[in-house]
Amino acid sequence: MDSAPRDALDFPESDRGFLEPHLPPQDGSVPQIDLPFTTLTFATSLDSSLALSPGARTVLSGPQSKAMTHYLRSRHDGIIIGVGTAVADDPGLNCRITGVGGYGQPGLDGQPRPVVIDPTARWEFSDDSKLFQLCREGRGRAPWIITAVEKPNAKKQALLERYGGRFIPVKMVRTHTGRHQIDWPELLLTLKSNGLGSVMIEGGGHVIKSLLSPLYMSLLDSVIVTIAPTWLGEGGVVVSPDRRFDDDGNAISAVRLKNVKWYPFGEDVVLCGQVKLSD
Ligand SMILES: NC(=O)C1=CN([C@@H]2O[C@H](COP(=O)(O)OP(=O)(O)OC[C@H]3O[C@@H](n4cnc5c(N)ncnc54)[C@H](O)[C@@H]3O)[C@@H](O)[C@H]2O)C=CC1
Ligand SMILES: Nc1nc(O)c(N)c(N[C@@H]2O[C@H](COP(=O)(O)O)[C@@H](O)[C@H]2O)n1
Repeated sequence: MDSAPRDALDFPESDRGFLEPHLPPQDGSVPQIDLPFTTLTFATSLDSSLALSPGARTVLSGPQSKAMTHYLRSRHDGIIIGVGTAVADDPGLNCRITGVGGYGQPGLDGQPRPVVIDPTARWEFSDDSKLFQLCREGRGRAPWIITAVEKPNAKKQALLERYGGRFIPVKMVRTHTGRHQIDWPELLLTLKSNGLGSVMIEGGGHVIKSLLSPLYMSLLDSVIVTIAPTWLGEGGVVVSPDRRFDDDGNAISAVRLKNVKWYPFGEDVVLCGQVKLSD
């Protein structure tokens, strides 16, 4: 076994069991459907914020739940984020658990494929972007960028392809409020047909809000949320789906989880559940 880099994380066997019912099956017994197993996972504050502001990389997870997120990454074939997160965080989006490819093992086994939703191809990545540094070091995969632009910038395309990434065109749909958004079923079908049997969606706020809409929430197989014991205060990137109303026009909860389990984890608590439309 190669020696693991200094930023390698340990996630002990004893902490893994509770997650198993909420993860893609390991024995390959994923139902023969065209969609990947899809997990929504993110870390939030007590006031439902993902970050202090849209441009701010904000640490919420404690060390144990951070290692858990990296274990989740090892258990999914892809990680989806929005371009807002790519621009704000310059994330690595690799898996740093000891024993995966690049962290004590040769190759890239256990390394998920980063997938960035960037409808207008506005992300100005370069050789210096963290993702590409990790590719050069053999510790992560190059991203796939999901876009509605037919001919993305040729220089960006060449750079992306040099590292083994690519732009993937996916059509947008117009919502009832007139917004353009990604056609989630088409995106997930496309990812599955390109070999991703499981994906975890990490955020940010816009991505999560659109997935928790009545149209798309049933695409989620599992929801795993880390709740950190902190209030970020006003001005944060808040997770708050659109309101729903009953037939009499009364507001009802937008989404309620079912089959819920709570696990204290260091100073955080991890909530696992499944999505259910509220009655
Ligand atoms: N605490 C956590 O676990 C996480 C925190 N974050 C934080 O969230 C913040 C970024 O969140 P946001 O600004 O909301 O950005 P975002 O990551 O949701 O990206 C927003 C952009 O992505 C595209 N996009 C997203 N959803 C789309 C859809 N359904 N259809 C079409 N295009 C779509 C659009 O171009 C949109 O402007 C950052 O500060 C980041 O640090 C991000 C991920 C996880
Ligand atoms: N699980 C979790 N906890 C936090 O406190 C976070 N801020 C995030 N953010 C997500 O992780 C990405 C950063 O990943 P790398 O460490 O650079 O690989 C960030 O972009 C968010 O998607 N997640």
